[in-house]
Amino acid sequence: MIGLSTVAEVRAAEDVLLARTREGALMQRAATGLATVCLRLLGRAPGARVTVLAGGGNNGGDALFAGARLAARGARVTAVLLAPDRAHPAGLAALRRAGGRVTGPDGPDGLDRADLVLDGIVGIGGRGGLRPDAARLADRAATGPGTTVAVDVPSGVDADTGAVEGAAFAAVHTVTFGAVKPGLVVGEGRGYAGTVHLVDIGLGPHLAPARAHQLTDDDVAAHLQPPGDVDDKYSRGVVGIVAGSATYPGAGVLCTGAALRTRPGLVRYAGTAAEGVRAAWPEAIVTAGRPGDAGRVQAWVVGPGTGTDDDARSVLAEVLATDLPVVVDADALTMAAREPDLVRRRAAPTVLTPHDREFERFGVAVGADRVGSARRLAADLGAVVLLKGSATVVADPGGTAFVNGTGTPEMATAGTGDVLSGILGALLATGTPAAETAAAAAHLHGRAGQVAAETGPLVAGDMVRRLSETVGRVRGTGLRDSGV
Ligand SMILES: NC(=O)C1=CN([C@@H]2O[C@H](COP(=O)(O)OP(=O)(O)OC[C@H]3O[C@@H](n4cnc5c(N)ncnc54)[C@H](OP(=O)(O)O)[C@@H]3O)[C@@H](O)[C@H]2O)[C@@H](O)CC1
Ligand SMILES: [K+]
Repeated sequence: MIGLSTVAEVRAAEDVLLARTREGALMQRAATGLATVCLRLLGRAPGARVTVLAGGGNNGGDALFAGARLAARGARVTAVLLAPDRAHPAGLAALRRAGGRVTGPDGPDGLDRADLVLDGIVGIGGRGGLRPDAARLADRAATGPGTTVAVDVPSGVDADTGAVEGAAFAAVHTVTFGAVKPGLVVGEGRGYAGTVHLVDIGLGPHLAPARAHQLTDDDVAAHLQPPGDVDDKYSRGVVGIVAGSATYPGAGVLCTGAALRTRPGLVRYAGTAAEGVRAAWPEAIVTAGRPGDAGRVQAWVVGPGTGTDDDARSVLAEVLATDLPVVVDADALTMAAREPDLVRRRAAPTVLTPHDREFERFGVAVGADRVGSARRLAADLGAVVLLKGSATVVADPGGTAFVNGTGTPEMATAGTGDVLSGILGALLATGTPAAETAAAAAHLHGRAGQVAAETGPLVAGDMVRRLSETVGRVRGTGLRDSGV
């Protein structure tokens, strides 16, 4: 599990470490790690053109020291000082000693010929959108030829939330120090950070336990263990699915198929899409009756494509009245938003899976702080909230959160949400803790999308078809962890 640490947590750990190390030692560790990544990206330093954008704080100091190291290896380095009178004195002296050139914000910055651009404009000390000089340079870097590398955080991105107010530096790589900050992997910030490289500067032992995490393939593999010798089809948890309708059976077919392919123990289906589901999945136990007619299950999924009429409402109420974990998705979210007490009064785990518009039905817009918003709704309803997005966020009522790192934009197509709820129900039926299980489901879902998109555009059914293979590949960690 990768811990995501807030600026306050990083600052607190830094304070302890700074008091125990010689002055400037941490910045040297940061700059060494940064220069190492840059050298790897450049391939060879001699003759390479590097532009360093340096603000007036320690972030600029990191960038200047790294620029000095690259210049010492033969790179042609130009440092552009955004606040010339406040540039980090030791960093600037090191750069000059190594033969680097120095200019102001309006000087010859070399951005139109650079091989690599280092963004040391502002790091975790940044406030608000970039100022005009910084915004102009960030824009030129984005359209220029150089590989863009952000130092610690892409300037203009809120390190805690990923919010971007106005302009920000669009990085292809971000080299971050001590801990991954949430803003690099969630919200708009994710798109500006690119590939995240974590440099260890010794903060680890001093960091408070993270309250937000990103799962890796190894973490998710633990949720996907193959059955043991003593398991039978009932012993690993049975999931019940209420999805789709007689007129639109598709959601029921996709959701049931995803559950079967995730954990082919036993999947029961109850609802009006029974005929279509039975035809598509003879492996499922299907009834056209109510949830109570389906037989024993250990978790329910309710809502995809069920509609919101009185019958659907009464089925939702029946499922929520059980003492079993329930995934509330799609149409069931619309109904639950009208009657949130149906969720609040539950003792067993409930997982709500809204996208932004469904989230808003609960009374507040998601806004730029996606983790904060998911945490607040989770606390309000006493439920796990899985907020879908390009980086899906999961939050539990106690404030523990997960940010998903898998997936592909190709997944923005009809029916992929039904696949997620089927995966989630199948995993929840095993009885593992709801929030981490929801995060594992989002991770596997994203991997299934990546696998299905390997050969071209995908439809949701492709994800179901490739799901068994995806489970196998995640178990074997045959896929690379994305992002960090
Ligand atoms: N502590 C340590 O030992 C270590 C710290 N480390 C590094 O230090 C970084 C934190 O450094 P920091 O605290 O000096 O703040 P920093 O991010 O440079 O920002 C302040 C500067 O930005 C400016 N500025 C602000 N907002 C702006 C905007 N919107 N648009 C434009 N400019 C803006 C602000 O200007 P001012 O408001 O003062 O006019 C000031 O000049 C951290 O991210 C990591 O890289 C590592 O070396 C590890 C060891
Ligand atoms: K930066």
